[in-house]
Amino acid sequence: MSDDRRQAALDYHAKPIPGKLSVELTKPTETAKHLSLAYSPGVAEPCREIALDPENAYLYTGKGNLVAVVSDGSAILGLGNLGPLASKPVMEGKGVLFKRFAGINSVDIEVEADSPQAFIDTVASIANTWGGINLEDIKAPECFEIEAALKARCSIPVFHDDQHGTAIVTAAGLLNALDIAGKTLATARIVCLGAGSAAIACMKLLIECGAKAENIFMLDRNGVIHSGRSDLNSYKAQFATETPLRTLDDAIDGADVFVGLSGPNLFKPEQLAKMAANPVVFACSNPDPEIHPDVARETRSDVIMGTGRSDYPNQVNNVLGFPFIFRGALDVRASAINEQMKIAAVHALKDLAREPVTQEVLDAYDVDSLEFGRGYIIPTPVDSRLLERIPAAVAQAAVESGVAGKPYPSHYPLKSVKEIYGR
Ligand SMILES: O=C([O-])CC(=O)C(=O)O
Ligand SMILES: [Mg+2]
Repeated sequence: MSDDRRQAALDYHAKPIPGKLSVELTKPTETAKHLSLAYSPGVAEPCREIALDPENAYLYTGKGNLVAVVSDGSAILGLGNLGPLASKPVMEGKGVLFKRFAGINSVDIEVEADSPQAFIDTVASIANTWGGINLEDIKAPECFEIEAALKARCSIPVFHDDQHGTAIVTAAGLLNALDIAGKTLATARIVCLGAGSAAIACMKLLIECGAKAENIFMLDRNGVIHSGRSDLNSYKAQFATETPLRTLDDAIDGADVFVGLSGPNLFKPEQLAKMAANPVVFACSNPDPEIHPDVARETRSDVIMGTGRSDYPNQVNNVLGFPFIFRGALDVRASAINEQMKIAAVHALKDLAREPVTQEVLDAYDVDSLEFGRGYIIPTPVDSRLLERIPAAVAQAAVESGVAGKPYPSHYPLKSVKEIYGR
């Protein structure tokens, strides 16, 4: 990053108030009467009601619109294990996106835990007072055990964003990109660089959406994950293929798709040059992609390129997922975010990209036109129709799959976050 942009990013976080989030009051507090309602003695009444029936927490507290963003800072973006405190800007950032795009209140919780079990116990012991738990930037393989244990112990949605949010957005973008390339997921040869949480969840979801396991080549630091390796944990072993290919150079030859969920600059122009016609390249490492989009386009004019960043076209980033998915899950009081809900989100996202973009989006990106095609395969985060479509699709799937505690909301589809604040 240039010095100017680095300083601008630091200033943005520091001024005029440190951090990016604040807490707002939703009730009047001007008079003694107000205070006697908000606090003692009035506050005792909702306490008694909740003690009688826990469901009353949804009526008298913010629980139903409140998500905890929880991390141990062990895999912050593509920066690595910088610890809980250094993860706070990202976790506050997720809170900004929850609020801005889906009207959801959130608080970031950074946990110092000596073991996955300590992390699980900490989160499980506070979970019940939240509407949902968004796990963020927790390294693999621990994240899998953590998510599974918390799902089993909690009756609210627990969602590891880096796995499922990223997977949903990648699947939607890839279905569209392959369509534009004149190819299909069922026959595409896919190379996935990275074998962490996002990579494993993405490839699993792609298989659910129609990709063939034998066409997927996943690589970790030691190269292609193949059946002859004895150093694989059980999560990676699911992707071991019977193949003589060993390196990225080998695997990329003739590949249709490159999905990067690894680290900066790990995909070389010479490797891109070896891909099949109309290659799809999602270089999703944040903040620095596996290959810079300018370099990719100089190398191949036929490339269909996405990154995780807001400053290049085709942002394949979980921002398009988690705010809207939680919105739908919270509004039907879902007990979980299941596969049906994830697939419904994939299709809602994919289909929205095929509709004409609105003036609001053109203005936000300062462009005259944006049409479904190589430079626009996935909606932009500022598209207010995301709030209309994704929560509706997710809520419907929750109802149909039996995890909803409430019927499909009568106030849906949502038109703007203002409706949510005012509800
Ligand atoms: O925060 C982002 O931009 C996407 C994300 O979850 C990550 O890279 O870990
Ligand atoms: Mg993340």
